[in-house]
Amino acid sequence: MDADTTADDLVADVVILGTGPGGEAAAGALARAGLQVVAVEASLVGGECPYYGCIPSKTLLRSAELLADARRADEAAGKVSVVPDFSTAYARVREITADWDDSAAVKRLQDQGVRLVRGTGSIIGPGRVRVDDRTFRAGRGILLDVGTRPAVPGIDGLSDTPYWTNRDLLRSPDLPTSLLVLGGGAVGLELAQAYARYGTTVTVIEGADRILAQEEPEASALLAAALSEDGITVRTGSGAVSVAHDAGRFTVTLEDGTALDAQRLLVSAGRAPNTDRLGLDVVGVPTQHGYLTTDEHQRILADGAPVGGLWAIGDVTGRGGFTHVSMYQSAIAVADIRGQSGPGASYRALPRVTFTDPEIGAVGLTEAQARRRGLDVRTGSADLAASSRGATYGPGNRGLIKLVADAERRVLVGATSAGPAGGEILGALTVAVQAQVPLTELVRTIWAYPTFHRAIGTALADLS
Ligand SMILES: Cc1cc2nc3c(=O)[nH]c(=O)nc-3n(C[C@H](O)[C@H](O)[C@H](O)COP(=O)(O)OP(=O)(O)OC[C@H]3O[C@@H](n4cnc5c(N)ncnc54)[C@H](O)[C@@H]3O)c2cc1C
Ligand SMILES: NC(=O)c1ccc[n+]([C@@H]2O[C@H](COP(=O)([O-])OP(=O)(O)OC[C@H]3O[C@@H](n4cnc5c(N)ncnc54)[C@H](O)[C@@H]3O)[C@@H](O)[C@H]2O)c1
Repeated sequence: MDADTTADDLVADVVILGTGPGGEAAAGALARAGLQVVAVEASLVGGECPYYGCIPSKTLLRSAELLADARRADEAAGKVSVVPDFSTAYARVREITADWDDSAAVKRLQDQGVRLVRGTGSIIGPGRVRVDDRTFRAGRGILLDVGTRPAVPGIDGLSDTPYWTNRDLLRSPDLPTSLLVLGGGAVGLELAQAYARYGTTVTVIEGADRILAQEEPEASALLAAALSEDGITVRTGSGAVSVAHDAGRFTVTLEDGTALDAQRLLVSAGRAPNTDRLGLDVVGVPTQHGYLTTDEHQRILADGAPVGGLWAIGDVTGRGGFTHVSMYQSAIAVADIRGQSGPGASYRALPRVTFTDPEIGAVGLTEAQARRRGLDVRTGSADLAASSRGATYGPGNRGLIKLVADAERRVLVGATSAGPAGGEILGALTVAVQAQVPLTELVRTIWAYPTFHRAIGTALADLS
C-alpha cells in the first residue's frame, strides 16, 4: 500500500469513469486481458448511443423512411395507401433500447470479469476515485469516458420551460402536433425529419446561415430542399433569443423579431462535456471549454505533457461526437494501458454521417477547411440523380458526390457522399482518404455500373 492509499480503498488495476461505447468496450477488453477493472457508471451502461442517441434515433428514422418510400411509390410503382402509426415506430424504439434497461450490457460486462459500480465517480487524488462513500485505488490508472449531456443555451426564459432534449423526445410515446427544433445540427435534423414524416408540423431554427453548417454548403442545400419536401420549415440566419411557455404552448422569439409557436420544443443546440464535476483540478488537469486534451495514445495532457495514469476517450476529447470515435480511441487507450506499443490515433479520414434522407456522409476536410490549410485545392462533383442509377432509381434519387483533392500531393483530402445510402458509399471514400490512394489509381478504378458509387468516377473526372 503506498502513502496515498487508505486501508478502506478498494484496489483495482484500472478504474473507468463512464461507460459510453468506448468505456464499455475498454472495460471488457482490459478485464479479458487479466486486469482488475472497476467500471463506474452514473446512468446506463453503454452511454448515450444505445438509449438516447444513435440507436433509437436511427430506428425511428428507418420507420419514417419506410413511410416516405411508401408515399413515393405512387410515382413509380402504383397507388399505396399510407396510414402512419407512431405507436408502431415507438414500439421498435422500446424494443431496441430494451425499454431503457441495461441489464444485458451489465451482464456482458460482468461475464467478462468487470466490477460495475453504479454511481457518479470523481477523482480525489492521483489514481484515486470516489463514488458516494467508497474509494477506489487504480494501480495503473483511470480512464475517462464520461461523455456529454445536451447543452442548454442561456436563452432568456428557456430554463423555466418544459423543453425537450433528445432524451425526452426519444422516450416520448406521444407524437406532438407541432414541434420547434432549436438547432439545425445532426440531432435536430434527424429527429425533425422523423417526426415530420409521422405528421408533426416541424420548424427548425438555426442561428447559422445554413443547416449542417460544418459540412459542405452543397450538402446543406440538398438537405434543406429535401426537408422542405417533407413539409419542414427551416429558418436559418436568426438565432432564438427568448422562449416562453404558456397554456401548453411554446413561443420562441428569434433575433429578427419573428415569434414561432408550437406544442413542443426540442433543444438540440450542441452538447456540454461531463467534465465539470470530475475533480480534474485535484490532479492538475486543465480543460478547454470542458474538453480534455490527449496525445495520440489517449493519455491526458497538462501543459503539453502526459499527466501519467490518466487516459480519456469519447466525446470529451473533442475529436468529434461520434460512437465510432469513442470506439476507435478505446482500442488505442486499451493498448497503451496494457503497455503495448501500437499506432496512435489519426483523424485524417474522420467519417461522419447524418442519417436523414438523403443521408449526408462526409470524410476528412471540406473544401473550406482544405483552403484554410493553404492546400492547392481542386474539387470535383457529380449529381446522383443524373447518374444511370439515379435514373433507374427514380423517386428519392437526389444526392451528390463532392471530392476535395490536394493537387500538389495528388490525393483526396476530403469527400462528401450525400444521397440514398450516402453513408454506405462513403466507405470507399474513407479508404481513399485514409490510405491516401493516388488520384492516378482512383481514376483507373472500375466502378460497377449502374451503381450510385459509380458517381465517384464521374466526380474524379470532374476534378481534372
Ligand atoms: C440523438 C443523438 C443521435 C446520435 N447519433 C449518432 C450516430 O448515428 N452515430 C454516431 O456515431 N454518433 C451519434 N451520436 C453521438 C454518440 O451518441 C456519442 O458520440 C457516443 O455516445 C459516444 O460518447 P462517449 O463515449 O463520449 O460517452 P457517452 O455515450 O456520452 O456516455 C458517457 C457515460 O458516462 C456516464 N458518466 C458521466 N459522468 C460520469 C461520472 N462522473 N461517473 C460515472 N459515470 C459518468 C454517463 O452516465 C454516460 O453513461 C448521437 C448522439 C445523439 C444525442
Ligand atoms: N448521425 C450522427 O453521427 C449524429 C447524430 C446526432 C448527433 N451526433 C453528434 O451529437 C453531437 C450534438 O449534435 P447537435 O446537433 O446537438 O449539435 P451541433 O453542434 O452539431 O448543432 C447544434 C446547432 O445548434 C445551433 N444553435 C445553437 N444555439 C442556437 C440558438 N440560440 N438559436 C439557433 N440555433 C442555435 C448551432 O448553430 C448548431 O448549428 C454532435 O457532436 C454530433 O456529431 C451525431
